[in-house]
Amino acid sequence: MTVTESRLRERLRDVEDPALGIDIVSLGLVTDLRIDDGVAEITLAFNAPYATDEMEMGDRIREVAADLGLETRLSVTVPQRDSANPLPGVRNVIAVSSGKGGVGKTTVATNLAAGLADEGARVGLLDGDIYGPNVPKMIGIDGEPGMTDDGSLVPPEAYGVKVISMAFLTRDGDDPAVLRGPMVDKILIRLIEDVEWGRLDYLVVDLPPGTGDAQLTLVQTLPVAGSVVVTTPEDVALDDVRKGIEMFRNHDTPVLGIAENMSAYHCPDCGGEHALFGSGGGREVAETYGVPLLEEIPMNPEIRTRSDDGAPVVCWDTDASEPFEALVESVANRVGAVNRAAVAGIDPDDPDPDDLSTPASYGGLENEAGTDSTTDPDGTSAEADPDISVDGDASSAETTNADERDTEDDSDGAEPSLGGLDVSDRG
Ligand SMILES: Nc1ncnc2c1ncn2[C@@H]1O[C@H](COP(=O)(O)OP(=O)(O)OP(=O)(O)O)[C@@H](O)[C@H]1O
Repeated sequence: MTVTESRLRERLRDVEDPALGIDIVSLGLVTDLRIDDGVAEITLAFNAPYATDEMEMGDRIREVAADLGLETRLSVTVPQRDSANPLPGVRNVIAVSSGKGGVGKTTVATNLAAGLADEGARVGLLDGDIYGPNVPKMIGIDGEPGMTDDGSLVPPEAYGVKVISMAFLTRDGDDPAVLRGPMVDKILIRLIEDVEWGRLDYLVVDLPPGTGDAQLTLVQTLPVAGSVVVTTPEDVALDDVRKGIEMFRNHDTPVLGIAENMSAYHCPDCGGEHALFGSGGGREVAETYGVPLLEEIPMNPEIRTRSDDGAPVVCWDTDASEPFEALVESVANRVGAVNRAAVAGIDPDDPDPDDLSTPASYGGLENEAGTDSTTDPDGTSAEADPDISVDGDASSAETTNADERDTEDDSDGAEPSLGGLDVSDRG
């Protein structure tokens, strides 16, 4: 019996979004669906490459199609966030912030970037911490950025991460502490706009601590997908965290969640856990604001020594790397959830099916012939969008992990990365 597109669409209602608890058809995540010669060609509004939730949903979709005797070919559409986006080739900007200095924000940003790259994602890391730009040291970059003919900076790479830092621009003896506000803004905007990032799945931004002008400039200039707020469990840090969360919310930037750092120290001598900076504070603030506690990262001297050596601990297979691996997974999943909730028009922190803005027939799915299929969540098809496709330079966006990427990721950069969604037909 021939399987119709409407039958397949109905069966895809069995695939539930694990973060939002609603099926993918009702959420409007299936933006195109057609069946051609026994192959189900399904386009998804997924935008968090290597997020395990999205990879698992891809597997579920293939199972459903296989039950109907179909092979599957998946592709993704990338929503355009904003027409004035200064970084059209960047799919997700993740801001890493903290209420105060010294809580491990740069450690978290560096390990997050290196961990995402380790999974196979194309990643950039922008060190926006003007007054303490430590990223190059922590990720082991000695080199300087290159320069294109038109004066754009070409970021050096380490651990598969393209890095741009304030440190590159202030090596000639400038004391960044004496820079005035407007100068800081100008430098930050140059660091954002005049860089050959190529195509990135994630750009991690290490913000300066606090909630001052520099943070605002970054949040207002960049299309931030969401922010990770880093804190220690102690009260002073937590008070500052509250101000940080409010700053993001006031600027319509989703808070991805809280990363509590230096949570406890596991003493190798006595075997006990010591809560040097108190305990439970990150969870408390996460509950108060209704956002996830992304991870609790214990105090561990190896984290510091690896950072001092310029070797992010997440890239080493040790006990100390585990919380960062878990953080990478929860951040990618949360970016995905926030993006998918935006497609559906619902609140990612309180997903209510009654709030769904997208009709279930979204994306032409009501059209049996499947001809009306080019619409994406914002009315543009990523594949057809000249802002998303990139020129030959895009090949420089490839990291050392390129061989792990999906097979549909065109070498000329015309297709958005499917980020771990194994696109091979498994019928
Ligand atoms: N979980 C941890 N266990 C042990 N040491 C840590 C941990 N997290 C961070 N550190 C160490 O703490 C110090 C401060 O970390 P980091 O520079 O990341 O903080 P920060 O919040 O970015 O500071 P600032 O913004 O003031 O520069 C570093 O030496 C770092 O290696």
